[in-house]
Amino acid sequence: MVLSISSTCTLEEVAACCNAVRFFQLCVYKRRDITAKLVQRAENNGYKAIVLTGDSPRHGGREADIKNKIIIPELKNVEGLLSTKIVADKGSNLDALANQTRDPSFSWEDIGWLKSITKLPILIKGLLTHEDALKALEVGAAGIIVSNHGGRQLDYCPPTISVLEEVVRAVGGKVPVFLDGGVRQGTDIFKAMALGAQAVLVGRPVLYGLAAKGENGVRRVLEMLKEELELTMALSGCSNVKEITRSHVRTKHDRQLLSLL
Ligand SMILES: Cc1cc2nc3c(=O)[nH]c(=O)nc-3n(C[C@H](O)[C@H](O)[C@H](O)COP(=O)(O)O)c2cc1C
Repeated sequence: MVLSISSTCTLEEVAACCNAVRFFQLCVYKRRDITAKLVQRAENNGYKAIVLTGDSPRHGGREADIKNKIIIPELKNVEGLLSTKIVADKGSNLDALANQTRDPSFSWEDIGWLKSITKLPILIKGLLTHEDALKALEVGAAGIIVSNHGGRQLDYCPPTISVLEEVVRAVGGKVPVFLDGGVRQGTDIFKAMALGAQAVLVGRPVLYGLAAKGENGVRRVLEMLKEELELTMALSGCSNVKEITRSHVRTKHDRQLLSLL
């Protein structure tokens, strides 16, 4: 699992009750000392990788949040480190907080700094192009998460499944490529794996499960995805995930090529 920096429990609390493989998602604050402290705490508490969110130099224009005057719960991980009591003049407290605290200037060159403060592998989340994938390799990313932030940052970003193969080809197997965004059924996982993703991540499905039936709802969502993936594999002639290949799916591009034959 990937724990968000904005989680409502501290990373220590989650580590104490969850022995699954855990990664820690990081947005870089203007206060580098606080960012460094969080990375250190993740490392000390057995998190296995840092997932650096690369698509949020600024907070997206979330109109519903502005209209509803969203006020976010306390950010437990930065309690006592960073004041989250920010007055929002345009309605969204989340927007104001993100834009006031996060470092919008953080760029490719700064990944060297992040690497200098941790031994953990760094995965970069939020890439959608082969150019950025090559840059990520250049700066030493240990993995790439093809993501458009669940469509929450910028309208008209492409669906992640449509750009996955471009990234996979650019990476050429040098590091694992993961995908998130719109994974709702086992068939979505199967398609992503056929196009070269090592694994997928889910955001909203577990939140929906949580809202509907609490902890059991989350468990059920994960079980359903697993059952549906197994069924899709069985019906596609795959007895293990290694047998899911590129030839199991046909993209729009494939169809265009076939029509030329
Ligand atoms: C309520 C909510 C909060 C999120 N917060 C973060 C965050 O703090 N950092 C981050 O990198 N992504 C965040 N995301 C995006 C997810 O990590 C993920 O990229 C996205 O939800 C995947 O799409 P899906 O919801 O269709 O599965 C958030 C998504 C949701 C729905």
